[in-house]
Amino acid sequence: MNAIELSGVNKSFGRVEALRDLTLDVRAGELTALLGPNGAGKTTAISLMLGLARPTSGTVRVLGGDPLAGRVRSHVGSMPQESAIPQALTVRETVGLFARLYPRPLSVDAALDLADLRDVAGRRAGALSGGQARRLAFALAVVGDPQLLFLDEPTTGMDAASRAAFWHAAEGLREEGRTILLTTHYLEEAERTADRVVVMNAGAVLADGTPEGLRARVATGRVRFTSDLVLAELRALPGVEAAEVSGGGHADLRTREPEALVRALVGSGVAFTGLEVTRASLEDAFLSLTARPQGVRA
Ligand SMILES: Nc1ncnc2c1ncn2[C@@H]1O[C@H](COP(=O)(O)OP(=O)(O)OP(=O)(O)O)[C@@H](O)[C@H]1O
Repeated sequence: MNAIELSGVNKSFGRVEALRDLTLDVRAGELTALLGPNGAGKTTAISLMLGLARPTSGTVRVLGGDPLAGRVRSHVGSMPQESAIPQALTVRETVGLFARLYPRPLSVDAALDLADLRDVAGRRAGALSGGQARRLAFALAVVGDPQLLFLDEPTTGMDAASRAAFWHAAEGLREEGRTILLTTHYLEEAERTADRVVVMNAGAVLADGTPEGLRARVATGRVRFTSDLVLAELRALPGVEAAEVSGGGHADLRTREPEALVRALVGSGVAFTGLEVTRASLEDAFLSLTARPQGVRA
């Protein structure tokens, strides 16, 4: 069953086409990570799913209905990228206030625990650090006991411990059968928890699959060295999927088979120094794909 269905969705802001014929299903009970460079259309897609904006054309269905329907909204929680939280109330009061907006909320303490906010429950919201304020936004998203959670860059501004606590909480919510759609620029984190990764670029889906499936499809081997080879010669090496070369002859190559590439380089007799072979992050690999005119299609 799908929790979200976007079909042929276009959204324009004046001359800017933020979404272009976007078709995307989010399966119920899964944690889906939406990735893409700045301006890819992730936040716009979420605002349509929340009913905050209407598509220019196409259809958006959430929990089987219109995102603005009361019965849909009472089952949806959202953590926006920037939230306007009242500054004068304490953390506990703020969570309590939001709880009253929902028919069957969690207890305030349960929401505070999920967001790891017990220690600062008595502090005014306006006095929180950036990372604590993100955690409060998370508590406000979950306090309504939602079936479907939208989290827009939830871990931005959180320190390492808060991030770990956040992912633990998100995993727990997913295990309870909730559907989570989150955007992130930290794919390596999402990869550990996400059931599915959707990569967007220029308002459409560029790639879509399990983290393992996507990793197998992109060039995550990275080979760097310094030589006299020019870009065309570097691109001609076996298995090179993307190549860059800087002024001093520093080559930066992406490949699925770094060993074969290094063997060919050595076998060619070309002089080189500073060889480095590493594994590029999946995020880097996708961001390099999104910079190219042709991409991997799902
Ligand atoms: N209200 C608006 N008015 C005009 N243009 C907009 C508006 N909202 C979004 N856009 C444009 O639509 C495109 C998609 O923006 P969106 O915020 O959805 O991207 P994003 O993938 O969420 O980016 P980021 O990673 O930076 O959050 C961008 O070109 C943006 O400038």
